[in-house]
Amino acid sequence: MPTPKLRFDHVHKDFTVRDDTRGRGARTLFTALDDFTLDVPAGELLTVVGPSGCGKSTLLDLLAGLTQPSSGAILLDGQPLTGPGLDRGVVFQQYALLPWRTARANVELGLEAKGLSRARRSEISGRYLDLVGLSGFEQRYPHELSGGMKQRVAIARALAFEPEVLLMDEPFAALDAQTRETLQDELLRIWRATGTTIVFITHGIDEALYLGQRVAVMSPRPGRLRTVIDVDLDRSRSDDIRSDPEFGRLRHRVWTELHSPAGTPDEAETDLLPLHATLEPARA
Ligand SMILES: Nc1ncnc2c1ncn2[C@@H]1O[C@H](COP(=O)(O)OP(=O)(O)OP(=O)(O)O)[C@@H](O)[C@H]1O
Repeated sequence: MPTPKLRFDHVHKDFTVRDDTRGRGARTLFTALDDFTLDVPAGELLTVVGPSGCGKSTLLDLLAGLTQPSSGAILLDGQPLTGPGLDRGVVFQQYALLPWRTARANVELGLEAKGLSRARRSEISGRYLDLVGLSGFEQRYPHELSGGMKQRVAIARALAFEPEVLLMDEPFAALDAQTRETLQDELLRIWRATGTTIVFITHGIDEALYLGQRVAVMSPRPGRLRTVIDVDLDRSRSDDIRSDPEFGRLRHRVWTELHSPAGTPDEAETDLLPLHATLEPARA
């Protein structure tokens, strides 16, 4: 078995939160992510779907290296992640473009960090702006671009420094339906052209199935990986794959997984642990 591009190895994440029900100033541990274990092979487009608060963004923050797991580890090419790095590109729901920089200058941000020459930066930014369909808009500032165009710039920026893994946190959620569908197709085209490993987080079942080779379905409180569904659809068809009966069957399967009870009552109660229960474990 080749080493997976990404390995989530029993990843667990707790946050310390206020809990006034236990008295003024009391603190409690809240489990946002519990025992998340999954391998992502190189070149896969994995989508992660789950209800609000199930830990999707927490998972992505961990992947981006913005936070560390409370226990367990995330491995990239077999090496534990210890912080942010240029081996991962991130696209968030909000475009996070620098308003005083043109589209081109925004795309060149990561390339400057890499220390590339001006000519090389210009060549690469031009290529990726072209890839996302923004040739001719290089000199526009973010306020002169539509929402869909801004998100294209954000995708071009993340791709331009050729990360090994692209992390996308509901990148199309703020867009209108038509722009969203266009960008979904663009993303599939770019993914096929670049072979980048992509982890794409979404609320939408259809989006998860349309984009993903596999769909990881999460359940909330505490956030857990419920199941992983293979999406085995004939993508060479010219008509809309969403009208395929198999797509409908998979949609129903994901829906059922999302709507079934989160676990046994005992499990449901463990999402809020008193802080002392973890920090001061009972002596044997
Ligand atoms: N810094 C933090 N401190 C305390 N609790 C947090 C923190 N970040 C996230 N949480 C909690 O962890 C849980 C998971 O949050 P997260 O943002 O990962 O969910 P999500 O699945 O991305 O939700 P949504 O789909 O609504 O964006 C939530 O209950 C949230 O309140």
